[in-house]
Amino acid sequence: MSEDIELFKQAREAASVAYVPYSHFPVGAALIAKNGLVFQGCNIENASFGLTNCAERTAIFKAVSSGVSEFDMIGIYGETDEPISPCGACRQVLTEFCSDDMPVWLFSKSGDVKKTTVGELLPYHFKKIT
Ligand SMILES: O=c1ccn([C@H]2C[C@H](O)[C@@H](CO)O2)c(=O)[nH]1
Ligand SMILES: [Zn+2]
Repeated sequence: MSEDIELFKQAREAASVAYVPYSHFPVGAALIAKNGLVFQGCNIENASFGLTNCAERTAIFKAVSSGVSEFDMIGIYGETDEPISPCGACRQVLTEFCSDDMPVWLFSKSGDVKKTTVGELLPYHFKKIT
């Protein structure tokens, strides 16, 4: 099976446990670590809407809090007609842990694919102060 089909399935599976009583818009992310582990994330909403955590950040935070912070790629699935596109907050969080050339695969519900990179999604981004 090609890598993007496997990634699509893992991201779609992640969306199946999304907690979305307010938007009814499930999103899933599958983050592939350099060590081969897969971290799946879903969006988790809250009655106080601004506290919602997107699928992408859930996946990253699961990985980092498991001691894994080096990644090869991420796939993001949304129940959309066009491939989903991550929000600004998630783009900034991705730049913290992923190289600018890391592939980001965006999937629609029918499996349409767009392949981009972390750097393309957020050019000239804020970097850690050194
Ligand atoms: O890339 C995205 C875009 C949106 N959402 C979530 C946030 C909220 O729960 C719902 C509607 O915005 O989708 C994500 O998880 N990832
Ligand atoms: Zn987001």
